[in-house]
Amino acid sequence: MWRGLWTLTARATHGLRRPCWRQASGTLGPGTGVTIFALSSGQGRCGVAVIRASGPASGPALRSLTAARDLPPARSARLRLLRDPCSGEPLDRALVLWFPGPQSFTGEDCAEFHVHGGPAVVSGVLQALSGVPGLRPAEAGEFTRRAFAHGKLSLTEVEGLADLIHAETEAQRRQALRQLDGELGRLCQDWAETLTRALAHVEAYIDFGEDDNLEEDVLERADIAVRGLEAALAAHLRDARRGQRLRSGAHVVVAGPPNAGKSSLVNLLSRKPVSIVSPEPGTTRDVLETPVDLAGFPALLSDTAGLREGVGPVEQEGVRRAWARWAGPDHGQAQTMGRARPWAGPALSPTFSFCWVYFPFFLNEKLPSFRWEFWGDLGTLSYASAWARPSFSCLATRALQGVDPGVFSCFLRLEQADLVLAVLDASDLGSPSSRNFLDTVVTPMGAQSPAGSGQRLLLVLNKLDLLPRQGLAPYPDLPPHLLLSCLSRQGLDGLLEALRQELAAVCGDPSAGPPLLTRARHRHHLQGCLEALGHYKEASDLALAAEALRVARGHLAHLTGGGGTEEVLNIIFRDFCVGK
Ligand SMILES: Nc1nc2c(c(=O)[nH]1)N(C=O)[C@@H](CNc1ccc(C(=O)N[C@@H](CCC(=O)O)C(=O)O)cc1)CN2
Ligand SMILES: Nc1nc2c(ncn2[C@@H]2O[C@H](COP(=O)(O)OP(=O)(O)OP(=O)(O)O)[C@@H](O)[C@H]2O)c(=O)[nH]1
Repeated sequence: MWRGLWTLTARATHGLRRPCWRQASGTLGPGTGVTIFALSSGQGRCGVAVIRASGPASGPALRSLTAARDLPPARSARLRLLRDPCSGEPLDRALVLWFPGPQSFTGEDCAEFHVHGGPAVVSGVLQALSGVPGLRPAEAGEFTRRAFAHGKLSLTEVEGLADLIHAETEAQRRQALRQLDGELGRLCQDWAETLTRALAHVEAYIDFGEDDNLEEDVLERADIAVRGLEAALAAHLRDARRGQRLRSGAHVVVAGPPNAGKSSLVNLLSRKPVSIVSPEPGTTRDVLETPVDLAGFPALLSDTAGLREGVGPVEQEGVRRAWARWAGPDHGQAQTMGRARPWAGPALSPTFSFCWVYFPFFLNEKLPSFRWEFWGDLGTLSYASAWARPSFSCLATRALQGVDPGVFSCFLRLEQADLVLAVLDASDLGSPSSRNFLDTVVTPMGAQSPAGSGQRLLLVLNKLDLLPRQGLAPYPDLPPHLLLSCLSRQGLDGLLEALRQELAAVCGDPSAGPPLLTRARHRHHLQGCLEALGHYKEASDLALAAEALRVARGHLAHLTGGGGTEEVLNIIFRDFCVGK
């Protein structure tokens, strides 16, 4: 066995351990000795409220408020009378808990006061705590930040915790809990260890290549490890952004000709009157969006303007010309207008690192449209689209003069949709507007392989109640569809089940399979790692190869928070509330 391998492994491992407090960051190190406190349960009147303190003065604060010399036994609830230490005024009979560090949520000494939830009790206890020397109110996310600083949570676990607090649907909760459980972090840790071993082998060869005792195949072993890792990373990146979609909600767009019942369907699915329902065709002039829980999956439901018959050659030509003026034949104009900023290397700006990429293309031969994306804000806006940027949307709309903004927005939404709910009036399939919609949207989309664009389509024939007894008249080339009546709710269960299946395909099953990437930040670092592995393979000498492996490992370390910059942390912790 080659004698230097262990030393080198140790050298290569340096910096990979779980993060314990990084002195360089400076602001929140345990060394500062400040003790924080906050109400950790929600604001407002409630049965029981939990007030937490973390830091070296937690013990003295607990003693002071319970007027006791001794602390309660560790991690065991005790009923105590709380008094204001200054005035001696009784405040509450409360349960108190003592968590001596490092065995606590933050890793520091922690105290908890489980008090009656009346506002006067809560404010009395908070007031009393603020009078204890060494204590100050906590900032948003500061408890979690301290847990991270003490290595209790990795960055991906912190993100999981943030997502858990914000989870609104069952599927989101499952995904967040898995991430909080550390699955993604552990996977990255395994990958980082593989890289460390490969690096150790390459470094061994650099240092002792001539040494007879060095095993011959060290470089080959490094190559095999890198190839395996490449395959694993590529497989994770090929997730069709399912984890990100589940976190932020799938885009479900309801589209169809005027008066088909789109607004009625949106109201039915969102169980609230979001859209105006009216017998007048063309009521919905722009896009209305509402977040909904569709069969346990989060979705952003958009009601779009009806695609009128008028979206014929004239309007299409208007869109085509405007687009040509705006983007230029080679899209160069848009670039110089500063709207397209190609990805500029790995440096992430603290507030907004994004790129807009847009590709003018045609939904089919007739309907112009374009797509853009930005990956931003280190994952907090993981995959946002144009309509999150009103100024841009507005610019684009204005640039496309002569085009009905409602129709334009509808095209945009169709392009952005993960799932299109195409609605037609079952009793009016022969009308020109129905026919036009079938020809321009449904048929081209239905013809795409589901794997092709990633977009899915459900065709809903509404107003089932208006059909004659014998049902739908035979209709040429009608794609697979569901029958529904928004009025009588007949067919609603079938539609919900179909939606559940479609959304499960779009978002994936959060309980099964490997942990999904839930933020653009994860994707960015995995892509960076993969790129560095490519450089390893192309490296002209061993020193460059070793450097590429170090860069690759750096990306994985960043993913779990090792070597994270203060800006990254600020953005992630911004999602937390005070007391968490
Ligand atoms: N009352 C209360 N409820 C709460 C919390 C809390 O801080 N207080 N939590 C706050 O988010 C969550 C639970 N999370 C926690 C995570 C770790 C530890 C803790 O004491 N960890 C120690 C010991 C672990 C063990 O006993 O196995 C450690 O990690 O060393 C406590 C709570 C939700 N419910
Ligand atoms: N009989 C019957 N009428 C329906 C049904 N669903 C919707 N309607 C009626 O159809 C009309 C149009 O409904 P909307 O939901 O406003 O249709 P829309 O597609 O959003 O219309 P625009 O906004 O104009 O594009 C209204 O009078 C609804 O009450 C249904 O299942 N059966």
